[in-house]
Order: sequence, then C-alpha cells, then structure tokens
Amino acid sequence: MKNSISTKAITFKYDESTIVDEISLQVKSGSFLTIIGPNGSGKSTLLKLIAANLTPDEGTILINDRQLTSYKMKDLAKEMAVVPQDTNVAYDFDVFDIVLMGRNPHLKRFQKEGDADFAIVRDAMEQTNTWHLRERKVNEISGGERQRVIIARALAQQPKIILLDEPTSSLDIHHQIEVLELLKRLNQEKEVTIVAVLHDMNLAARYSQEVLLLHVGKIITMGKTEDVMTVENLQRAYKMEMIIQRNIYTNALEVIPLSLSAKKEKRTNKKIHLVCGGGTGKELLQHLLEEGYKVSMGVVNVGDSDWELGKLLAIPMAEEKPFSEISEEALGKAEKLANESNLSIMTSVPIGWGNIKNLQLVKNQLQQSKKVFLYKQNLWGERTDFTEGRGNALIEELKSLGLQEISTMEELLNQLGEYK
Ligand SMILES: Nc1ncnc2c1ncn2[C@@H]1O[C@H](COP(=O)(O)OP(=O)(O)OP(=O)(O)O)[C@@H](O)[C@H]1O
Repeated sequence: MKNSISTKAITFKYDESTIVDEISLQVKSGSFLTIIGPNGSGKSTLLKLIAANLTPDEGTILINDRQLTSYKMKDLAKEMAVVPQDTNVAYDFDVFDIVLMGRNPHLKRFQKEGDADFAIVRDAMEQTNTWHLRERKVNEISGGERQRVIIARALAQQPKIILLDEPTSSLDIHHQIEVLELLKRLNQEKEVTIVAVLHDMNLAARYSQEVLLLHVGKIITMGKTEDVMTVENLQRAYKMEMIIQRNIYTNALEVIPLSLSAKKEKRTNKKIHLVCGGGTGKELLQHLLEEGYKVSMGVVNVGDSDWELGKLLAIPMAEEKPFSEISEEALGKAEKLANESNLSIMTSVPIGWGNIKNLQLVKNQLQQSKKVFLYKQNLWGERTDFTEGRGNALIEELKSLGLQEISTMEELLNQLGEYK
C-alpha cells in the first residue's frame, strides 16, 4: 500500500529551539492516525509542516509520493484538506460561502460553481450538522459550530487526506462523537486518510487504528493503538501514573489518570493491609496510595471489582477463586500480608459464608495487638450480614478486642496520619 504522507528527518526550529526533531514517519494511504503528546510537544507544528503552513529547516516531506514543495497550492488542496486549531475566519462571510470555498481547488480560473458543487457543499454541511447555519455570518456562530463549519469546508474539498488539529476541542460530547464517527466513516467508506491531533486519549483509542506519541519534538513510538497506548509509553510522555483498561461498553482502551506521583513527597514505608471486597475498598485504596502508603489486600475473590483494581495497580493480594469459600491457603497468604503490615483496615464488606474467614484474620491481628480500623461506609444499609447473625456477632467480638470503628474517610486518613 502506498504512503499518503512520508517525512524524512524533518527538523523545525523557532529561533534556536528545536520543536520538531528529525522526525521520520510514514502514513499509509487509508490510515486513521492520531497524534497525541503533552502540551508543547510539537504536535501542531508537525501538522503545520505536513500542511505546508511551515517549512522544515531540514528534511523532506512527500504527499502521495510527491515532494510537498513541488505542489501548487491548488493542486495540494485537491489532495489534502486542513482543519486548523484556530478556526477564526478573517472575513465575515456567510457560513455557506465559507464551505463553498472548499470547491475552489476544483474550479478553473473564473469558473463559477455549478449544481454539482452546490450539491457537494450541501452534503458536507448536512454531514457536519451545519446546514441550518448556512445563512449566518461565520463569526457570529459559536466556536463549536464554527469548528464543524471548517470541517464541512474540508469535506467539500473532497481530499484524499484530511489533517485536523484538535477538531473536537470546542465540541460538546454529542458533536465530538458525531465528528469522529463522520471521520471514521470517511476513512472506512471513502478511504480518506485521516491524521488528527487529539488531546483526549480515550477518543484517540476509540477511533484511530494508529497512534503517534510525541514528546519534546521526537516520536516516542508510533504504531497500532494497542501497542502505543501502554502504561509505560504514556507514563514516559505524561509523567504521571495511570491505569489502562478496556471499556466494558466500547471495548476500546481507556486511560484512567491517577494523581499519584503528585504526592511523591508523602511516600512512606508504612504498610496497610486492606480487608475488603465487592467494591468497598476501591475508593479507600486510591486514597491510601495517594497518601503514599504501601497497600496489600485480601482475601478477595478473583473477578471482584476490588480485585480488578488491585490487579491493575499491581497490589499484593491474597486471592480466592470466584464465588468460593476462602481456603486455608488463601487465608494463610492474607495473614502473611497482614503480619507484614503496620496496621489493617476492614471495610464494610458484606459478610457471607464465603468470606467470613476474613473476620478470623482480623481477630488474629487484634490478638497480636495490631491496630485494625473498621471503615463503616453504610453502603448496604443494615444488610451486611448474610450468615444468620454469625458475622455481626463476630464483629461485636472484634470491637471488644479493639477494632476501632470510623465512619468518614477524612477521619480515617487523619487517624492513619498518626501511624506514618
Ligand atoms: N510561533 C511560535 N513562536 C515561537 N515558539 C512557538 C510558536 N508556536 C509554537 N511555539 C513553541 O513550540 C512548541 C511546540 O508547540 P506546538 O503548538 O507544536 O505544541 P503542541 O504539542 O501542539 O501543544 P498543545 O498540546 O499545547 O497544543 C511549544 O513550546 C511552543 O511554545
């Protein structure tokens, strides 16, 4: 398959600062590539170089296997349309006329637009949901409406390649999806090559087949979305902790940022063991990690939502098979983790015959004079004991052994502060 875009070691400097640093890349014809990277990494500059709005200091750019510099502007506009980040328009034309300008590259000198051109313009405006704006002045519509008008103009150009710089930045969630679905359709049905700068990594993962990750003017990696969007790659570029999972509805990769490294100065060697389950530990786990504690968990059942988060965060866990009673082996592992911790916290996990042995674990900790807090969340009302009273009776016994009940996160974190 031939390349739509090919750059060879392009470098661009503003004054003495190198903004794009010897970038070589190939975009195959019919690809949907998104460019991601932190602020100032050079995404817009790279796009402007490919769009011929800027000229590289070094290196060459080919568009459809032909030197970019050899194109006349009009010929280039037949091959490639550009939707810039800034969609302000210098002249106050009607919206319809702005979109009609997209037909200019296809007209001969002094040739007037014909019915076919008007039909193409109408179609482009309908696809971008802008037809109703046609008689409005382009600078008297909202930023999001104008963004869609400029996309309509790009469609009217009927190019083989569309470059877009943050095409969804001013759009509400409905129009974001509408525009991206439209780009996906153009890509799949008309084989238009799409290259878009997107800040939203989740949209990038959902719509593009390929991702280019840029960092201080260099490519960290470029390739299939799954290969690029890994915790390791994204952490290198964005310098923060995150988890990546598949969205249960779209099955697309989803990045969930965790504000952990912000609190590095809080790091402590104190360990806390969490006895939780059924999602009762998720919020607490995140707070504990943010406060710098090392956390272990268990016993939790495999597949449980606390277990899932623990897995994603590589938390040491004592685990048991799904829907199974806690085995001696799993209990032993949890005991070991709890023994290695400075203290334990039990959440308001409902007690059933499957997990009642976790109370034994708590009892053992208390009997060794170790501190154990009961975080009383009141998530389930009074329905937390499914063992005909055995669980509640055990909890009363644990309280008499020193289990300390706390009912707010704030108070719990304050109390833990004493153990730092
Ligand atoms: N006209 C300019 N003159 C001087 N420096 C510039 C100019 N335009 C951009 N820069 C600098 O070039 C670097 C890259 O900018 P660019 O807009 O390409 O980054 P970006 O990755 O698109 O960022 P963002 O995510 O914030 O849009 C930045 O440090 C920016 O300050």
